[in-house]
Amino acid sequence: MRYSERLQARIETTGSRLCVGLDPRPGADGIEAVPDFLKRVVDETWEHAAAFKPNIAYFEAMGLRGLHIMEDLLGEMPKEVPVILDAKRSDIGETQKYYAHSYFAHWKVDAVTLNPFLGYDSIEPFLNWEGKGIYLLAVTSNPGSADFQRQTLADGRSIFELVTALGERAKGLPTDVGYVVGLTNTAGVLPKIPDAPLLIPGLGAQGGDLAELAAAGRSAPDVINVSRGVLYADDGFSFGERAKRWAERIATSYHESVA
Ligand SMILES: O=c1ccn([C@@H]2O[C@H](COP(=O)(O)O)[C@@H](O)[C@H]2O)c(=O)[nH]1
Repeated sequence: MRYSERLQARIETTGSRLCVGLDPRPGADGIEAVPDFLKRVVDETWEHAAAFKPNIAYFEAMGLRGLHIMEDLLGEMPKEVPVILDAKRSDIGETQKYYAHSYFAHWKVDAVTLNPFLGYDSIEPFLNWEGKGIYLLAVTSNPGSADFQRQTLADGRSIFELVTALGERAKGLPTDVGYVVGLTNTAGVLPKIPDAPLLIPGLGAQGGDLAELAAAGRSAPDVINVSRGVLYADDGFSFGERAKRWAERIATSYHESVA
């Protein structure tokens, strides 16, 4: 089964397009409290999750112990829920081969985010993996997406359209190619994005608005990420209740219903 088919099936089973972001910030209890914290988050939220997205930065920040925590977490994830590793890697093709091996063969994640700045040969080592997916950064959720990504070329195209053109070149290969589009920067962007799977961060702490996305009428298995809004909101709700509420909020804006 292709990655996009698996993700679509998960969205249909749960009625949820919520991607739960796993970005642990060790608190007063220190690094040794992180594994239990993440286990509780996963146990309480998985029913409401279309996908999980650990961001490798938060694990690397804890040193070697953090990588062990991530490895254990990945080994214990519910098999029903696709895992997108947010790594945003970019390097020459020879080195990317090793990143692809690390993420897909060793850690066995379903999909990974990549920075496309080094061009097609830098994503090629990721394209021949049956059942896997990559998300290329197209329009990120930060204000700096205006510096390059949303600049316009002399021929009228935006820079992010060069990214989607890169992804389109990979059509028909075993790996599915999708794009990262920040919910905070969708204005004028969505009509120019192909109907490939989108990973959409920016809901919750970053203040993104779902209206434009929902109105775009897309049919791809798009997922909307919430990290702090599930893990660290100061609202008296449990992780599971927060995930359920975000999933329902997304479904309501799409006029879908949560299972
Ligand atoms: O454009 C991007 C790409 C990735 N991210 C990542 O998503 C989460 C967002 O966390 P919140 O706490 O929900 O704001 C985080 O891992 C980012 O590094 C993004 O925000 N924007």
